[in-house]
Amino acid sequence: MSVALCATSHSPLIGLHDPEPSVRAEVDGVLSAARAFVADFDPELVVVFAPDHYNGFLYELMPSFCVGAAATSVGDYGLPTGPLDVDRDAAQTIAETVLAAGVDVALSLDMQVDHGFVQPLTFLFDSLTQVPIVPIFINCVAEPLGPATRARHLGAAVGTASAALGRRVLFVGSGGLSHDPPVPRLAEATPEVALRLTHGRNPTREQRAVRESGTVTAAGEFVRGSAAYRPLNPAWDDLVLRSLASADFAALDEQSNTWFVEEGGHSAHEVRTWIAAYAALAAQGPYEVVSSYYRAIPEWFAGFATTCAVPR
Ligand SMILES: O=C(O)CCc1cccc(O)c1O
Ligand SMILES: [Fe+2]
Repeated sequence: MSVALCATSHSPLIGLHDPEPSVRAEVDGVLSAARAFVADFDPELVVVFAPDHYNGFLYELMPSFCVGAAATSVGDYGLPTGPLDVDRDAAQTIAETVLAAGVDVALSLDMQVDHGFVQPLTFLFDSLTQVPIVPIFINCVAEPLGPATRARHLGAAVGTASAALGRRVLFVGSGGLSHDPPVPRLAEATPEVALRLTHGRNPTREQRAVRESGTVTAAGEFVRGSAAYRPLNPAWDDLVLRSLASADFAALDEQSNTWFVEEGGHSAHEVRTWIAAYAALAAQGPYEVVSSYYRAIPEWFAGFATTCAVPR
């Protein structure tokens, strides 16, 4: 048994609203290196911790955490659509072990996933079905949220459960770091938006196109300095990367939810996926970050980071 980690930001604006070519090329190089790291590790199972953006998880029923025993990509933002190759037995075992450890994960036999799960898979693999996966949803947008420290508990329990599988397991975290893109919030929602956040599964192509072009328009406004969105925060992003690299989880997950929003914007809660993935790795002992990239990329609405880590 052995483990490795790759944690990366995602952004649906990649390819739709790119920064200057030199920056795009720099990130492509980083993602190619991450892909090579993964190919070299040759995982037999990929455990992906990722958020959702009101595509697969809506207020009709919003768990804090959910293990998928089967999952399908909705194909938002032009990403691949269709089933993932979920290892159902591994998902079941992980869910049972994590529940036994006292972390209340939900289980889905028919999970829908969006760019949060799918984009890192496209970064690291040739297809959505190249390697069996266990997708683990972490609610990072739909308030109320539990404390970030629960993500550490989840990750630690998943790490222990994964070790018992006796396979080479890659842990993936997806999201962050600081960013405040236009994801609707229930507290400020019009009745129409509240309805969509509750029952808006499977929008029409037209509805999806309107929403996605709205994200592109908003990113343009953000680049031009719109005050409607919180700024990226490279200093905070650096704190996140340093804390995780040194396994100082408490520096992040003992902070309040308000701290995350004030420092990093509403979607900074996606750092919970990094906390969970790093905690899963830490469950196997001390670790070392072997590559770490960061750049604030306003065109992508993201403090964009990609890191790879292995046991020490
Ligand atoms: O909810 C949506 O459709 C857009 C979400 C979104 C936008 C920009 C950067 C991101 O990382 C992100 O997740
Ligand atoms: Fe996101």
